Amino acid sequence: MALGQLVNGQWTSKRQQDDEQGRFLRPPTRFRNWMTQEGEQGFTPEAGRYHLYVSYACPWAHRTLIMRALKGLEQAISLSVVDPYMGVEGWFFSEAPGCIPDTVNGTTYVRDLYLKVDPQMTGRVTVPILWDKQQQTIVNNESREIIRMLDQAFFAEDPQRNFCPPDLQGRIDQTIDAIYQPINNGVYRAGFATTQGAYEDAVNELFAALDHWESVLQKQAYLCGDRLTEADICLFTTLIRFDAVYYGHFKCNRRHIWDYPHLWDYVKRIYHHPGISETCNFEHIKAHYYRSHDAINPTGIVPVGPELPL
Ligand SMILES: N[C@@H](CCC(=O)N[C@@H](CS)C(=O)NCC(=O)O)C(=O)O
Repeated sequence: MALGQLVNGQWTSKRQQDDEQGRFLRPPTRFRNWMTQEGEQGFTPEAGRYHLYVSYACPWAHRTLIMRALKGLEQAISLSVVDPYMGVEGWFFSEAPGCIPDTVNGTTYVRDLYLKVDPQMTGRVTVPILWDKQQQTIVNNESREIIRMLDQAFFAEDPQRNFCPPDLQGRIDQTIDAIYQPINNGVYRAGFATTQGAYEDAVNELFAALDHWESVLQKQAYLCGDRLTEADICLFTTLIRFDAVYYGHFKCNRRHIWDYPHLWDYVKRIYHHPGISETCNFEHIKAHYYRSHDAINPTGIVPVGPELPL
């Protein structure tokens, strides 16, 4: 598996990512500062101050792209998009179609951003990254927290642009918790399992959770009721990749999402919400998964289909 990491500031191109039972392990992310109006931690919302480093392939980074679009922050928060291929050197910037180089720090490898902040860093080099151009540091690299802080820090008083209204926050947080392990991380637990048992456990939990949310969406348009919230952003970025990559590449193939009438209507509803389809890049999604995980797909051949009935 071409998954490396930093160890005491040195890049190593291999890492262990399963436990003794063959279960996929996902270590927590490291940079967890908060941007707030009061700026308790030195990060206040300001147009032009922050930069997002993302991959179009990555479901976690995709959450932040969607929030940036829904809030209308494209001019206020600048963007870099990595090459979809993550090889032995980890994420890097290139001139490939759809990519945007690092215009802020001029790096070639994403790991150099982490090393700029901590030259002795040990840990994974992940996207998304919310970067502060003023303090030249990483504010946060946890998608769920980045979308919450952008949501609260910019235009929160506009009900049309608030995706975590105070009366729904408890429910939104519970929902994001509930979908994380079986669905968002579940597809990875299935795909990166190295034993039959670990794989089957992950797939069984995944489809039990999908069945549950299918029944919820029979009664309401969105996970927390009748309006689009952060919880929907968190689920959508996994579901939009499901039939294109998780079904085949990660062997999550009990059913397609398009076989679930309510889940598929829900995916289409969100996909066609203004601003969202532009954040979905299936070329990068398919190229990343099928080319980067050489233990799962050693030939690196990227399938032609499917044609998604979106
Ligand atoms: N918990 C993080 C996960 C981020 C993450 O794992 N991103 C993947 C891309 S899909 C990554 O950069 N992986 C590189 C690696 O694990 O080395 C979040 O939600 O932001």
